[in-house]
Amino acid sequence: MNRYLIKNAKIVNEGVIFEGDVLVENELIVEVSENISLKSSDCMIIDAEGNYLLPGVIDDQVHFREPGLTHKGDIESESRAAVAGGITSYIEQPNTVPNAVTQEILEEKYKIAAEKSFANYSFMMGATNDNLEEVLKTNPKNVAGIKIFLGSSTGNMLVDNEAVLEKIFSCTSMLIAVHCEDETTVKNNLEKYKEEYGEDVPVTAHHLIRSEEACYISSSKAVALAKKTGARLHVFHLSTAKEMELFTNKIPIEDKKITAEVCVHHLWFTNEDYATKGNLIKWNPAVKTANDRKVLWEALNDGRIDVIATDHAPHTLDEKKQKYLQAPSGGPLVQHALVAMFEAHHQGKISVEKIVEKMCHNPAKIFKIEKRGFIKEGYYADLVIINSGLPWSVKKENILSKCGWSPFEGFTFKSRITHTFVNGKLVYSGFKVKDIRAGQRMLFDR
Ligand SMILES: O=C1C[C@@H](C(=O)O)NC(=O)N1
Repeated sequence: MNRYLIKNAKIVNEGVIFEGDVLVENELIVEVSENISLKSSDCMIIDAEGNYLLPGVIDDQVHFREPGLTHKGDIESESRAAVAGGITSYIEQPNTVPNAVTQEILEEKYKIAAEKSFANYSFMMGATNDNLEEVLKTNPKNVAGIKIFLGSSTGNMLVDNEAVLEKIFSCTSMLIAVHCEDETTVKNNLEKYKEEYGEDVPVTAHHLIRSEEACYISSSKAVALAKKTGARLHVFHLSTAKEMELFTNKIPIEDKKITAEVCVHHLWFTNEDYATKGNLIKWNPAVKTANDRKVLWEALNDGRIDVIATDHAPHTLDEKKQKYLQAPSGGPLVQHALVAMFEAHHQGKISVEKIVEKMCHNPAKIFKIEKRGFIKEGYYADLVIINSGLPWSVKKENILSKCGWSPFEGFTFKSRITHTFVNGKLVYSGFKVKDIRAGQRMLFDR
């Protein structure tokens, strides 16, 4: 029998931290208590004294590039990096090639993940201007939700037909996740910069092209449409202070019909970092000003923002080294997101309990994921042990994403993940990912 006893951990769950033990049998957590006594002949004992034990992170927005863009990353390589980073479940986005806009393509992605994924997985059904019928065929038990690009990004998926948009919002009971940037505003801004700079627009203009206004116009439109139609809306990767007006902390998350996500890069970088990092921190939406970042932290802590995700979106270094206008947006983050948030904890920006709420509990609640996201008896044993006093530096040789670079390269994190369990299997220990593809298709309680 697969049996692990994790002892003396600082267990972080549902707003409290308590010292105790967790017993894992096969794929489940079977006991959580102050003291569990078992002989080492009966189980593998891991002494986690002084270390935190968290539920595995559920990352609700990743781009793992398979099929079609596997020179940037693939389900195997990126899910391997994810488990090294404490992410045990992920929701992958539809801008692969072909775009995941039919039931058949979705099932193809599920098949690949079943064979190759180190972490648990689900996918989003992509909406376009002309696949409404396919979208409406989607079984809510089958996918995480419907993804709509209201602004185009990698892959140029876009729904800009207002009538189609309203139909999707009115006709599906599934969660709709949106990428919000107003196309017209972005295009107009870009034209202005091109008039001035020609083909040499500098990356320092990225947040002025993909501007606050572009974000606000688009996200306020999505929120208004959700209010009008009663749709269940989740707004991805919010990046501006102004957008925070659109969200509330007056409703418990279980009752919210409109929820909000922020990504690690928008909490970490600002436009001032373009000078040193260049296109490596070119994301859509763009990282904005120091004030935007400050207000995002406030909204995260006061409950207007519900989830921290990565928007992990690898591109090769050669692609990123092109001029600003050609370089694609996105970067790899799954391996470093959790330790980056622990770094923010060390800086006094967030408590460990809140990290767990935003990275583990809330994604499980929002997507109604069955038996994951908590350390509870009867739940899947997706678990992470993290030592908050074990510094390590991000270097080329310890980056696991296929693209081989990280926006954190050279940074020394104070915290280090020592163990990751996926469905009761110890997939990461001794700072190595074992060749155990323990990921399962996530199920939904809907
Ligand atoms: O929404 C997205 C998509 C992503 C990608 O490259 O797939 N890159 C981004 O910067 N934002």
